[in-house]
Amino acid sequence: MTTTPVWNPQRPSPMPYHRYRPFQDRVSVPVTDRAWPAARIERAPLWVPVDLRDGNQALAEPMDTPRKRRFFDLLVAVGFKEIEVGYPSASRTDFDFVRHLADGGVVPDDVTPVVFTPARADLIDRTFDAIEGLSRAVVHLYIATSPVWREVVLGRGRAEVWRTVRGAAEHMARRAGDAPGVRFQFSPETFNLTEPDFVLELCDGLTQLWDASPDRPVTHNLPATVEIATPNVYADQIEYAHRNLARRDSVILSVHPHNDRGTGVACAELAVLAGAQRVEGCLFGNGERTGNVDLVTLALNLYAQGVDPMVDLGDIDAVRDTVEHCNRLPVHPRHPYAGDLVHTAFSGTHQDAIGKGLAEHARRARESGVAEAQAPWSVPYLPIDPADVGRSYEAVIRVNSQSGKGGVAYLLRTHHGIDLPARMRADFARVVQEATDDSGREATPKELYELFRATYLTDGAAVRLHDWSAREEAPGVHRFVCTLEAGDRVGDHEGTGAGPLTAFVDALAGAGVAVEVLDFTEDGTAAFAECRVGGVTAWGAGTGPSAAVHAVLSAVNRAVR
Ligand SMILES: CC(=O)SCCNC(=O)CCNC(=O)[C@H](O)C(C)(C)COP(=O)(O)OP(=O)(O)OC[C@H]1O[C@@H](n2cnc3c(N)ncnc32)[C@H](O)[C@@H]1OP(=O)(O)O
Ligand SMILES: CC(C)C(=O)C(=O)O
Ligand SMILES: [Mg+2]
Repeated sequence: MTTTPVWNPQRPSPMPYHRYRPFQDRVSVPVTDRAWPAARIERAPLWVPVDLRDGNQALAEPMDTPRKRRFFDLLVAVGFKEIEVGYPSASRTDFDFVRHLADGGVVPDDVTPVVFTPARADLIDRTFDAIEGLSRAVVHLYIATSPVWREVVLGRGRAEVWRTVRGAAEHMARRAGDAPGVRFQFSPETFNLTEPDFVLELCDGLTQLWDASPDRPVTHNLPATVEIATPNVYADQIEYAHRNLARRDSVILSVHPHNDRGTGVACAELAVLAGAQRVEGCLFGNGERTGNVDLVTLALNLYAQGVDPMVDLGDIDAVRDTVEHCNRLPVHPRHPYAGDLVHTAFSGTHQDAIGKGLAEHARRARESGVAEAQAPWSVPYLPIDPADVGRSYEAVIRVNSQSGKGGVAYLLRTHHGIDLPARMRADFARVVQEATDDSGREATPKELYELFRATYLTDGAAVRLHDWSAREEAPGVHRFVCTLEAGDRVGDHEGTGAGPLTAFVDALAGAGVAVEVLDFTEDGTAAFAECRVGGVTAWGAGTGPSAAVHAVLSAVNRAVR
C-alpha cells in the first residue's frame, strides 16, 4: 500500500472515480519489445483531412455544397492529396456534394477523394453511385469491432461481424469491378478497444479478399474512436499492428485519433513513431465530441523540428478564416500555432527575452549575409517565427500590468521609432505599470506613446524657456541666450559651454536652477536626458529640432515637480 508523503496535503476526491476502469481491464495490449520510443519522425506521413466527413458529422449545421466546396478548395490549395469528402449515403447533401465533385471536374489529377460507407449493401450502392465518373477514389468501409460495441450496438459476435464485413467487402469489390482508380480502405471502428487478434483477423482477411498489392495497396485505418489511455498505449497497439499485419508492403497503415483525453496530437505522433504511414484528422481539431486530431498542429510540430510538413500553412489566418466560416465554429485564441494569442507575450521576462532574441536574430542574419526570413531560428519563447505562418511581429509583445521594461521599450521602438536608453526603460516601465494597474487593462502601442508623451515630452511649468538661441562662437565655445521663467521670476540669461547643452545648463544656473546632467543620449527621433536638480534625479525627453534642450528642460521640471 502506498502512503501519501507528508509534503502532499491532497485529500481523496468525493467524486465516484470507482465507476471507471483502467484501460488494461478493458483491452489487452500485447507487450512488445517496443521500437517506437527510440524512433524519430523524419518525414511527414500522408495527411488525410476528414473535415468534410468526420468534422462535418459533428456540426449542428452540416456544411452545404458551397461551404463544402470552399473547404475542399482550401484543402487542395494547402496541399492535401487525399481528402475524405463525405458519407454519401448519409444524406442528400453529402451525396450531392460528391456528385458535384464528380460532375464538375473539380478534383485535381493528383488528389484522391475518399468516401465513407457502413457495411450495408444498399448504402454501399449509394456510395458507388456517388463516385461514378471520378477517375480515382478510395471507398472506405467501417464497422465497430470492440466487445462493447459488438454486444451493445451491433448485437453481433466476432464471427457475425466478420461475415458482415466480408459480405460488404465482396459487394464493394463487385461494384468496383476492374476500375483501376478505385482503392479500398477499412476502419475497425473502436480499434483501440478491440482484441488485437480480432483486428488482425479482419484486416488480414480484407487484404486478401481485396487482393491488395504494393501497386494497389489497401488502407487499414486504426482509430482511437474514443481515447481510452495514455498515448504510449496507442503507440504499442499501432506497433503491434505494424509488425503483425499480413502483406505489410501492400498495406497503408493509417491512424485516426480522437481527442477525448486531450492527447490526440500525442497519440498521432507516437503512432507515427510506431509505424503509422497515414494520419486522418481535421484542421484545428474539429470533430466528434472533443474533436479529431488537429492536422495543423501535427504538420507545424514537424515544421518546428525542421521536417518538411508537405503542406503550405504560410497564411494560417486565411486557413483559419475559411475553416471558421465553413464549420461555423471559432478557433480558440490559445490554439497551437493559429490562435490569436499564441505568438504574444504579456509578461515582463518573456517580453525581455523575445525582444533580445529578435534583435540577436536580426544581428546574426545580417552578419551571415542571410535574409532574416531564411536564417536559423532560436528566439526564446517563440517555437517558430510567427512570420512563417503569415503573422506580423505586431502582436508578439503586448503590454499590461505584468509587463516589464523590455516589452514597453520594444513597443515604443517598433511602433514609434523611440529607442529608450537602457537606464530610462525602468523609469518609463514604472509609469506604464501604474497606469495599467489603475486601468486593469492592456495598453496599446498608441496609448503607450500617449503616456510617454504626457510623461516626458512636455516641457513642464516650473521652469519655462521663452525666446532662446544657441550658437558656436568659436570652435568648442557655445553661447546660449534665453529668457527663463523660474517660479515667479522672469529674466534674460545666457551661458557658455563646450556644447549647446552645457551652455544651456550654465544659463539655467544663472537663473538659480542648478542642474547636473547625469546621462544624455540622442537618436534620430528623440533625445533623452537624466538630470539631478536639488538632489532629485529625473528623466526627460524631447523630439524635433531642439530635442536636446527640451529633454533637459523636461527632466528639470520633472525633478523639481
Ligand atoms: C465513428 C464514426 O464516426 S462512424 C460514422 C458516423 N457517422 C454518421 O452516423 C453520419 C451518417 N449516418 C447516417 O446518416 C445514418 O446513420 C445512416 C444513413 C448511415 C443509417 O441510418 P439508419 O438506417 O437510420 O440507422 P441509424 O442511424 O439508427 O444507425 C444504427 C444502425 O446502424 C447499424 N450500424 C452501425 N454501424 C454500422 C456499420 N458500420 N455497418 C453497418 N451497420 C452499422 C447499427 O447496428 C444500427 O442497426 P439496427 O438499426 O439494426 O440496430
Ligand atoms: C474512421 C471512423 C470509423 C471514425 O471516424 C472513428 O472511428 O472515429
Ligand atoms: Mg472519427
